[in-house]
Amino acid sequence: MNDNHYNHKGSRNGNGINNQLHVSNNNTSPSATELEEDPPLVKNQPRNLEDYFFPTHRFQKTLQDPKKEPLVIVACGSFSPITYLHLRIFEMAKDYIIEDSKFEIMGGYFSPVSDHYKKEGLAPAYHRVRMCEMAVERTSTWLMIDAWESLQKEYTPTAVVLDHFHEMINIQGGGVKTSDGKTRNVKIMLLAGGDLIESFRIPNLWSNEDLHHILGDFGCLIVERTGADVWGFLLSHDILYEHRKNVYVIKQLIYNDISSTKVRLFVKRGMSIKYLLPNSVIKYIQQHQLYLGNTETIESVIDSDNEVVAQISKKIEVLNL
Ligand SMILES: Nc1ncnc2c1ncn2[C@@H]1O[C@H](COP(=O)(O)OP(=O)(O)OP(=O)(O)O)[C@@H](O)[C@H]1O
Ligand SMILES: NC(=O)c1ccc[n+]([C@@H]2O[C@H](COP(=O)(O)O)[C@@H](O)[C@H]2O)c1
Repeated sequence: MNDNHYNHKGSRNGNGINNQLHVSNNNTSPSATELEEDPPLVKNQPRNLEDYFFPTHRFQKTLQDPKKEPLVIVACGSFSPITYLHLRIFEMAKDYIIEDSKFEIMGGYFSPVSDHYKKEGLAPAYHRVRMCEMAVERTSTWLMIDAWESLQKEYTPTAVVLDHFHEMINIQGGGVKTSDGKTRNVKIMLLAGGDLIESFRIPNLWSNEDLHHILGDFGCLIVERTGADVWGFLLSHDILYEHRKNVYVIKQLIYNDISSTKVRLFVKRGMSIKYLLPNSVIKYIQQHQLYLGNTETIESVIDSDNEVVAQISKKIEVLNL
């Protein structure tokens, strides 16, 4: 386990916050075509830890409404590859937060898992990071990719990843400013799909200590997923229920169940993946010949009724349980 676990003080790996490319974020999103015409003001994440910097080019440094709590949303996952579903869950969360009116979003981050997460079908971490960067750089005003987790020398539990965001944003970054010049700490919340939350019940996959830390000290936005009974699970899981005031369940008003596993399968079978993920990512997959020789078992992917069960059993294998 990473020795910085739960440490909210001091610096980690000497990573500084890079404020050079700050672009302010507001809630009126420009149209996709407007964004696509703009040259991306983005410095890509490096491929080694020594050159790592925390991306802040779309981080809103000033809280506009002092009655609201500043919030950063973090999604952890494989993103092999990133799809429109992964991008949509952030937009669903944003709509939910605006409607709920308790928080003001200061930024959103994808944190792709490292290669030490031994899951079938993972492209190398630097490819996954780059595909995530391409997916957002011309399409979003508030989403960023943080490569820190992907660059670690060992598998990093999600609780430690959230500690890293707290460290970068609140400790090293000094939080955000209010209009009267004061500073405020930013709340960090995990954004996850219903399947990820259901994996909490797998013995030894998540430690109770980590779950209390993630749900109690940070908080969680859960996007419901077809086949996953999030409300039922929330009721039945003791730790989730204990922290239910810090757990927000987001309804999918338009069901979207694009899965990376199926995208990998389509690539392997030479089928079209157009309109499932951004063109820039499709081009990247083709250029780097990703997923062509994948050997993952595919029977479970096709059986959509058993999808959640199949994903959970895959996760047990991933962490060698
Ligand atoms: N259909 C979905 N609805 C809601 N959330 C989802 C859905 N698919 C993935 N997610 C969420 O997106 C995050 C990243 O997931 P991940 O990278 O595992 O995507 P995936 O498409 O499920 O991948 P794979 O098929 O490789 O398991 C997780 O929190 C996951 O729960
Ligand atoms: N104990 C833990 O912190 C723990 C356990 C299982 C999965 N996870 C995370 O959940 C995410 C799951 O991603 P996938 O759905 O792609 O497997 C990954 O980011 C992984 O690191 C964390």
